Amino acid sequence: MSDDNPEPPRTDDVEGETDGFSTTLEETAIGDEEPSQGLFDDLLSGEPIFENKEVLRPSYTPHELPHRTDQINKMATILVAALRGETPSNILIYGKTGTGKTASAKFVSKELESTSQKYSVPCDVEYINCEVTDTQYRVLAQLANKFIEKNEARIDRRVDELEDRLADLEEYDGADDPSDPAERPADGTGGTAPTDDVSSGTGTDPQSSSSPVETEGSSDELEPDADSAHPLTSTPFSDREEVRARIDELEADRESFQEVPMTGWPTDRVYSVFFDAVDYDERVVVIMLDEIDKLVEKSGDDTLYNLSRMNSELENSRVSIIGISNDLKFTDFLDPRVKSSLGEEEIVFPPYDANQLRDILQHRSNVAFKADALSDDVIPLCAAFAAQEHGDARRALDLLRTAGELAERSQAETIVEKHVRQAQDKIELDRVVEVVRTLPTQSKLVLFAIILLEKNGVHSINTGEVFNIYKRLCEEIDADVLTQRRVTDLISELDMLGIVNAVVVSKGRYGRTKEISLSVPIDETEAVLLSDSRLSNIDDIQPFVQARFEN
Ligand SMILES: Nc1ncnc2c1ncn2[C@@H]1O[C@H](COP(=O)(O)OP(=O)(O)OP(=O)(O)O)[C@@H](O)[C@H]1O
Repeated sequence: MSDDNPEPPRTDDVEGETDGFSTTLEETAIGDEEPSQGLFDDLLSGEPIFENKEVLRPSYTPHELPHRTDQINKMATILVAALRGETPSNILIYGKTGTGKTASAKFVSKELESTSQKYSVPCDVEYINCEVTDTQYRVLAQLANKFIEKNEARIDRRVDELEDRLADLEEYDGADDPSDPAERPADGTGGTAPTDDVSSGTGTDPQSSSSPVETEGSSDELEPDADSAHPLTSTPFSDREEVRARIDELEADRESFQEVPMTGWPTDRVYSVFFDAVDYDERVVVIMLDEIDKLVEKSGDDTLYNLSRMNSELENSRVSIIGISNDLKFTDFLDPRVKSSLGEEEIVFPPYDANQLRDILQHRSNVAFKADALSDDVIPLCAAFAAQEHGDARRALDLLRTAGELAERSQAETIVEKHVRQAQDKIELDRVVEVVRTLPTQSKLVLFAIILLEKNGVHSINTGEVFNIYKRLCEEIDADVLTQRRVTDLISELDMLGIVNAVVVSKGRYGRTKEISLSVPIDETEAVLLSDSRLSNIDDIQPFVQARFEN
């Protein structure tokens, strides 16, 4: 990029087309004669390391999932039933965070939906993240509205097809003698079921075939058999009046759908709208409930109970559930009936080891980075760090992306080991900052007391010392003072979060005490605490701590 003579913005191609716009551009070009000061030029001049950074982000769904073939095949073996018009067993998927559960389940459902379209087998997959949608009302409302939307789209498609058929009839009648409906070739298809308007009688008997069933839904099923055939051949309609009546019926159905508001209705009404929306059409519905444990934790197992007993009441459709969880114990809280129905099939996603993580990173890095942007030790190191955690692919990918960003920021040409180590520290610090920022005020005060003690050179801090400083901090900001016992509990919680390290040491005949030390970087943690408006009111901390030591 040349930095001496930047080209002015081109105005000629917009001139005369949009007056206001071209004036603005011209004014900018003429009035803003100062050339840019190169703020971005330096940054742009560095050879970019990334080819496509997006593929390293959590939102990206990979097309390939190395080391998950067994799990993916098992899911597919269970779900193939949907393509045969049967109800697949419910599936529970377990595994620790970052083991590819969501990515694999989404991959399989995408394949399922596209295969169902290929063979014109109606099958819908709906994904819900129960961390976000965490009550029965919200889950049912979201599902109801999704299915209403799908039903509306299907109705629109069918109405269009029927109207095309009416137009064909017009043309046919114009060209030939008006056909006597009675003379229309009989094809034996029925004419009463609500979805029969697109049954084509293609000759496939769903029951007799183990290949995908042929049912309604695809637009070409309304195509006449041959150019010369009567447009109503192979349809359940005898004449245009019947076609018109069916269009009216479909439009009335469309009108009758009522979207569920996000709050305010009794739950049984929401359930009944959801039920009707699912049962409107013949199809297999797969409902994927990610983080299903969060739903059970927040609002019990009613939703799962209702979803799992639906099949006995549905007339046209069938529902199957895929639950995804990283908490192996959540089924202990389920009603035994729900537990056995939900866990018909269980698939476990084990943590990745360092070699597997290496493969995963290698696959992604081929697309994410420019050639030669990575030194040889980068991927093994990212994999090793993430394997130490608990075999978390998300962490491994985050490390690689962050290392790349740090290298890019320092205008390095390649990512080297140093960048990975810096990335590891940065991610850890970001985690600490987030945990500390979201602590309750009382825990923040306890942590602040520990920081003040450490900053004043006190090592092997004991609970009594923390409690004394904590009390003074509470007085300073007018907060309630908890008992020493509660403060001891809060210290244990900070220990569990990895913010402090509290070990019980025996003092011989003086009994046992806790020795507390900080496990996180002191300055950054203090800065996060002081960014809390309540704690930032504590002025002039040093003398006040000194005073405590002098007492
Ligand atoms: N085998 C794999 N190949 C490629 N990428 C993978 C693989 N496994 C996981 N990933 C990637 O790792 C990240 C985390 O995966 P995913 O969200 O599927 O994990 P999860 O098991 O559902 O975790 P959580 O329980 O925290 O939701 C995603 O970016 C995903 O694309």
